[in-house]
Amino acid sequence: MPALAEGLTLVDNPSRGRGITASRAFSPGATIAVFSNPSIAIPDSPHLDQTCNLCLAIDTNLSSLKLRACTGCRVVVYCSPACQKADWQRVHKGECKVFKRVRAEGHDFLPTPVRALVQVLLRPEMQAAAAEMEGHVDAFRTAGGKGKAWTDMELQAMAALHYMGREASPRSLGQAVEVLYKLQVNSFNRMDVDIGQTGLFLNPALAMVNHSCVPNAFVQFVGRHAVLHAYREIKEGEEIEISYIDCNLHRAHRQEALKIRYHFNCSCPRCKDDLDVYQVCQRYPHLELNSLSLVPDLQKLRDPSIGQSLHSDSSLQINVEEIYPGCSASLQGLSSTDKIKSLRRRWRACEQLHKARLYAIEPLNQVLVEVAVYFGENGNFEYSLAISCFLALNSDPFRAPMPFAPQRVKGLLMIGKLLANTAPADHVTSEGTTAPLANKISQALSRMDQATTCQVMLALVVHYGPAAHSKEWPIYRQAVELLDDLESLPGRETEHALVTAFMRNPNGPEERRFFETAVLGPIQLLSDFALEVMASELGS
Ligand SMILES: C[S@@+](CC[C@H](N)C(=O)[O-])C[C@H]1O[C@@H](n2cnc3c(N)ncnc32)[C@H](O)[C@@H]1O
Repeated sequence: MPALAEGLTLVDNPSRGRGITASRAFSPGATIAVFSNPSIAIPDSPHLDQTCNLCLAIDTNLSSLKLRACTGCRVVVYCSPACQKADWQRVHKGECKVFKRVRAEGHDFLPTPVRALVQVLLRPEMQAAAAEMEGHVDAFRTAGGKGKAWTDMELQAMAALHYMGREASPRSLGQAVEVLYKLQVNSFNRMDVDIGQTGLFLNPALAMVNHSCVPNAFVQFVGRHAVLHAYREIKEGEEIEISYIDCNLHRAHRQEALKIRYHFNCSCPRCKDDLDVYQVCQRYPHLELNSLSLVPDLQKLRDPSIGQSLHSDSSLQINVEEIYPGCSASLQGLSSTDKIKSLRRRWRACEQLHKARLYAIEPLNQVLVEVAVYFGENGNFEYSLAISCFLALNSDPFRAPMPFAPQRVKGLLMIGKLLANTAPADHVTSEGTTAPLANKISQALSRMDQATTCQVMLALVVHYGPAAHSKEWPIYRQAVELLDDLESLPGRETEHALVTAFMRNPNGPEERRFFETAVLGPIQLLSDFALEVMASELGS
């Protein structure tokens, strides 16, 4: 059985197998435990050449890492001789030979699950750990005996055995397929803020945490560590639950994703009563924590006064089902012209949701996010800013009711950066002309104290960053740097003192007034332009 950190107890539950309960209380945002020494922590194959194979430091454009390839296989890279040496002893000595065979046959690398399987097969202690893991192998075999999923697993198992130079007997193949399913059920996808999915992480103790679509905890990855954070208060004896998937997807999509990868039917309160994001938000405890956020009006979270409820309107539900597939495909790789064409089509498809003001519901939320990104990428920072402010007020808090939720903190940094990018000299659109609407937003901006609003955004990111992720989080680090720059600007001592006083005592009457004038008012004003931007650029 995996050893657990202090404060955690392993329990057995007849309907969901083993799970972890809290043996003491945890408050919202607290670190429950750090899971180090993973059995497997590897970069995703497409990111092999930009990620240190041991410490998993990523060489994004911002970083100055000097990554050097292993001279044996030339497949993996390291940021230092120390990382290379430690990895050689851990697993790469065996893996290097496998990779040389892969390259000799003209391939660049192994797919990530095949590589993870090779690592398990190379290390006897890992096979012992895998033996104790749930894999639902018999159920998957029965469900997919003749299907594509099972065949894919067999092909992956054959590839691993082939490159390891081992015979693919029925027994070794069966064992390899079993390991692959255990990896599927128990491993995590590591996520990076800039790149998205960056790798695979397996820790047998962390793998004991069960799922809920209304989780009380969430996991973040920092190098070779996984940090389990409390999302809301967890009482002594309560089971700790994380969401294995995006819990804001519609029920049918959540259920399908959980069935395909983890082989169970979720019966959490969100699934049982098919609650939409607004209903989940209303029921969340600690909404009062939002008093230090862009939505301090708690009444808005408890009763969003939206037009219709998705839950009670079957025509809306049918509409969502119809438009979802056409609105959810990735826009990556499309030209700018094709992206905006597709976004226009998607915005039109979402008309019913938009009319009902259900901005937090998919796929409308995603369309708005993509439009904000599109304008940002094309240098139209005023439009991007207006839509980002709109999302921060009308979507993000409902989708993630805690103010330290990582996506909300990331949204604050985005607004802070856009405020910095819309400083007066930059008020020209990407086409080099000043469009009337962009001009209107610029004029509104020129009447604001943009620097102070930006400073509060950054101060909030620094305040919530450690609870959202860690002090190593690139979002947190960027905010610290930008805040340092702003704070060192000459002539801003008064504003700096006001921001500091507010962050120290956010509920003081003077401080509150400052926040309303310097932050809430301007963000609302910018948000008020968002639907006008959508109508003028994407059609009404
Ligand atoms: C990562 S493991 C979690 C630990 C697992 N319970 C065990 O005993 O090894 C994932 C598996 O746990 C079970 N599980 C997790 N959350 C569940 C839930 N909410 N309801 C039912 N089963 C669940 C499913 O069998 C799933 O495939």
